[in-house]
Amino acid sequence: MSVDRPRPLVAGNWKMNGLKTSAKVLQEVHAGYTPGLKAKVELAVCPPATLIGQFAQASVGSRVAIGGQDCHAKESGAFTGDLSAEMLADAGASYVIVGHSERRQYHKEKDVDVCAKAVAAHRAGLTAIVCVGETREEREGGKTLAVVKKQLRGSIPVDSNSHNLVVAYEPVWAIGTGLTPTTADVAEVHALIRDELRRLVGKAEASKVRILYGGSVKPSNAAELMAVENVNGALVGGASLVAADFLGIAGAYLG
Ligand SMILES: O=C[C@H](O)COP(=O)(O)O
Repeated sequence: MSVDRPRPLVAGNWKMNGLKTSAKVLQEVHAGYTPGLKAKVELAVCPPATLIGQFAQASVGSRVAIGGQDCHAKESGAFTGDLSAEMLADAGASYVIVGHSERRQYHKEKDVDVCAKAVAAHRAGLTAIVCVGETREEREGGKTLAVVKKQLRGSIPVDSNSHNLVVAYEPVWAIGTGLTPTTADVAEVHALIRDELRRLVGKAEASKVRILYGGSVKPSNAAELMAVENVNGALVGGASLVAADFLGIAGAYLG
């Protein structure tokens, strides 16, 4: 691994899974986050909002970061059921996922909405994990690169830098399906993302922005995926619910 590659990040997106009793999974992650692993990779856990405060308190001193899965663009107001980035930060989060394909699909979020949420994340001092990725139809139609480029241009705020932005490439068809793109396909999209970042945040910052791959990452395929050029970690769904699997994925960085 070359010395100027950004420090990798393996982030677990628990989605709508987890109760107070799931603290034991977090404890297992803490226990397995050995000094050797800490030296190689950053870990973040993004539980449902109900657990952020509890998980953040439990993670003090562990170096496991806590993140939200979404935020509202506004700081406060009459938005029943929503959470602001400031609330996530207040609860102890340091990351927030924005523009996940499940938000884009089920909540009809567009790039402009995702961008506003990333702006909110930055306003609150959070690092935004901005998700992009094509559907199966778009891939089969040869539109992957165009779709990802459009999403990046529409979703990444102008004030982004390597500290407040992480990009996650998640092909929608690979999420929760057990399917993954070939390493050549991942390399092609991640190279495009790096190129676009140069345009959007400048060359120096672009080289330091972490670009995660997400979609059916598991311990058995992590090493291969994490070795791809311009892949600087993973956004993990299902496998992040089991501490041994999550740690097994991070362990790909132990070499
Ligand atoms: O945010 C995570 C992704 O949607 C990936 O989910 P998955 O690892 O269950 O495929």
